[in-house]
Amino acid sequence: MRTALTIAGSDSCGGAGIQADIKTMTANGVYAMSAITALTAQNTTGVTGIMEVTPEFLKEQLEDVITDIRPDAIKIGMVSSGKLISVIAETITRFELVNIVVDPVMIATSGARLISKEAIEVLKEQLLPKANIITPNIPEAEVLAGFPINSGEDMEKAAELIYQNFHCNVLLKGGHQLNDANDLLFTGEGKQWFKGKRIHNPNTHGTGCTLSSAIASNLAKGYTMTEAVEYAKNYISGALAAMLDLGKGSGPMNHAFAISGEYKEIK
Ligand SMILES: Nc1ncnc2c1ncn2[C@@H]1O[C@H](COP(=O)(O)OP(=O)(O)OP(=O)(O)O)[C@@H](O)[C@H]1O
Ligand SMILES: Cc1ncc(CO)c(N)n1
Repeated sequence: MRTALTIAGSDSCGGAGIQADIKTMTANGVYAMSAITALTAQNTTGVTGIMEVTPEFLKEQLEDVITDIRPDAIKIGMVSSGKLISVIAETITRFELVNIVVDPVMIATSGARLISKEAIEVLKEQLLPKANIITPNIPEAEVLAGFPINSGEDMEKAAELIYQNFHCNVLLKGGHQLNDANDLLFTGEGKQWFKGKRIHNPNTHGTGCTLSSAIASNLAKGYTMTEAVEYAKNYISGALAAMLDLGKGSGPMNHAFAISGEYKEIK
């Protein structure tokens, strides 16, 4: 069985962060492992608290996992401080880790800031250049590109600039802002639009975490970057189309939409 590691924050309501990542990796047929960067107290209406782990404890988690079960791919999500980002960057180099997917999480859908301003600089300098692919949404891409994005053309300009500046493939997500569910992939081979069908579901908590984990799972399974993105889009569309409706705010998706969950008979 192929393996994947998520390095991210815990979401107590189970729809985003580590919990979304483990559910996604499991549903995509890879063995999931985790190194937790922070605990968050949150639900579908917002984040009320963040407790970061120490850089030493993150390092210990990473070393214990990697030296025992080597991950075939890694997804990196919420990492709120520069020191934690440095630990991850140094670990990637030291263990020659491959198939690195970075979701540059900055602000939660509910509006909470999940990264400090000083950490954004460390992210740009130390982590993004080590990624195989990064998956910013529009506000994150605006921070990375340094100009506002108001059209599909702006998305193309921003993705190319980010690709050139940080030397990594870029999947710029249209998501709940521009262009409906259309995402733009920019690689060394140029640009490619992935046209998704917009699903009228207001429950989009954790969509970014889920997409990046599905891409990491597909890379772990040996798919090409284009295949990994295409199949991850199929997975998230299925999870949204299942129309789960939980909680008082923007609720989670059904990550297990293709799993029967019944084991009355062992086949
Ligand atoms: N209503 C929708 N219908 C279909 N696809 C969607 C919808 N909303 C988001 N997506 C898709 O979900 C993926 C995640 O994109 P999104 O822009 O929502 O990420 P994000 O803003 O980083 O998420 P998060 O809310 O977790 O921070 C993208 O592939 C996007 O196109
Ligand atoms: C822990 C965590 N990571 C990422 C996000 C962004 O969706 C969130 N809300 N919570």
